[in-house]
Amino acid sequence: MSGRGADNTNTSDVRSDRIVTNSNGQPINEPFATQRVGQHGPLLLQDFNLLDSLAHFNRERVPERNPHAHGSGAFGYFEVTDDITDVCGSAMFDTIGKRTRCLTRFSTVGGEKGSADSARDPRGFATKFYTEEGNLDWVYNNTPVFFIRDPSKFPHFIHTQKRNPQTNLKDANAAWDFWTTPENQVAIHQVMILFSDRGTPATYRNMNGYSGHTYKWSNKNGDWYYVQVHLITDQGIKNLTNEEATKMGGENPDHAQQDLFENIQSGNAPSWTVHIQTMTEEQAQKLSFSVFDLTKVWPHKDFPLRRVGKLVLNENPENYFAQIEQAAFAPSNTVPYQEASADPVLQARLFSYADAHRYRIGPNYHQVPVNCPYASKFFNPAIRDGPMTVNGNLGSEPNYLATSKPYQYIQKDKPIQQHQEVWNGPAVPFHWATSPGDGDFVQARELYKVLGRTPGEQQKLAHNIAVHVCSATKEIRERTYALFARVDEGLAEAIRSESEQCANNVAKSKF
Ligand code: HEM
Repeated sequence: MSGRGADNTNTSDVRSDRIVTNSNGQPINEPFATQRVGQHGPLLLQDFNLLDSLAHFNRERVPERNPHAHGSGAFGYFEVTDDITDVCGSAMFDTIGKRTRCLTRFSTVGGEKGSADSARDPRGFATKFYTEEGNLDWVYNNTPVFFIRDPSKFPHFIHTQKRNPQTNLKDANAAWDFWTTPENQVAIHQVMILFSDRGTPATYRNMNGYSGHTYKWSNKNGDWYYVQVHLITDQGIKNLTNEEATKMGGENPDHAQQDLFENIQSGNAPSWTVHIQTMTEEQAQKLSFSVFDLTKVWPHKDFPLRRVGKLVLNENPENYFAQIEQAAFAPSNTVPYQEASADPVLQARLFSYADAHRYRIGPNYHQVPVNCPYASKFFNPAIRDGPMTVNGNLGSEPNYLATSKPYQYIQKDKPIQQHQEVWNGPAVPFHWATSPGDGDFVQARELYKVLGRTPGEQQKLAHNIAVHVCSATKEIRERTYALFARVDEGLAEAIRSESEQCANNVAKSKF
């Protein structure tokens, strides 16, 4: 087999006779013999096979992702179960029963590549669809909201989840200093989810995926809708308690990788039922919050879930590095009839990911087989050259578009939507801080009530926060109790009582 295809490999230069060669294709007679002066003398610089092996070893790693460094992935398919062509004209939805090949990578956010699967963290849920209209990436999380709604906060926030620049330790002060700073309290809804047991999912199979952002989808008549996507696990939600997660992190830090791989290997393919919520422009204008506010969910009673299809992961990667580490997901990878909304965090992400890939993998990252749009193919004579060009570089094709050669532009035959959002206003610096009043706490309070429907969940939330914040300073602990008092006084008291006791124990154990 050679070339690129649905198996996401490129094996065109691999020998099938298994004769071992150096990187240059020259057969190696004795791989463990080194050229040296006499049997025990110094090595010779002319020993290319040794240098080849050592030098390549030094270059085996690509930089890990910052963030979402640690992850697991698998291939599968998306199958349409319900007709949504009134909402979205993308080819992947055009026929009931149609299947599109996919790759999903699950991840944690703050930890390094070798960190534990059981960390308290949101989980990434990124899916690449190899569609006939180009590759589409849904780069989602397992939570329906996020910590920020202003993208300029992102590097600051992620730094608080990573290591202290001096101690090189994870830093509860940084995390809670950030979240309790008044203008960052927009994070409260996501912080509540993170510190409930949903912050430690039992496995990747036992959690949902959410677009979080509002997207804009349109049908072939040119009508468009705001859309949120939900991937609901068919395995049921299952979480670990704080203590179970801590124990798992010590005993089997790779438990979620193992669970995913072994279930797929034994034929127990996990699946998710994909739903959408839709909203019209008129409905959005009547919302009590901005439709572009990533810290808010759309109430299901007003915007019910509508089933679309199923995502099934039934095929393990053949090679982790080639197919998962080199996988490059980007919200900017989209297809006709699915576009980004004006959500500023999403807009920033449209830049950020492809830029990260150019750094992490190289400017021709889209030529790496797992990232190739093999189902639609690529043709753009002006996107040429650059490091590691391996796709033939379009041969003698002129490297500009002009009139002497015929080109096809199929997009021009599709109707351009006439009805669009209209934006106008002066170019002004706008800092989208906490809403005046209490708007950012409404959904957090509702979530607290929802937790109350299951015995023990509110207590576990208080406990999970207390054992985390108790290693912060007294001043930051007080700020944290005040933050949660805005959600519920009883919650704040429960956190205070356990956290102060824990802080005393920590202080005593130091002497
Ligand atoms: C301004 C906000 C954000 C910025 C600048 C940002 C940036 C990044 C960057 C640079 C990466 C690493 C990409 C790579 O090296 O391959 C990444 C990974 C990721 N991000 Fe974001 N991110 C933001 C918000 C979000 C949000 C809101 C979500 C979910 C709704 C999200 C989901 C993910 C996922 C799932 C990955 C891992 C993708 C993979 O598996 O390769 N991010 N992000």
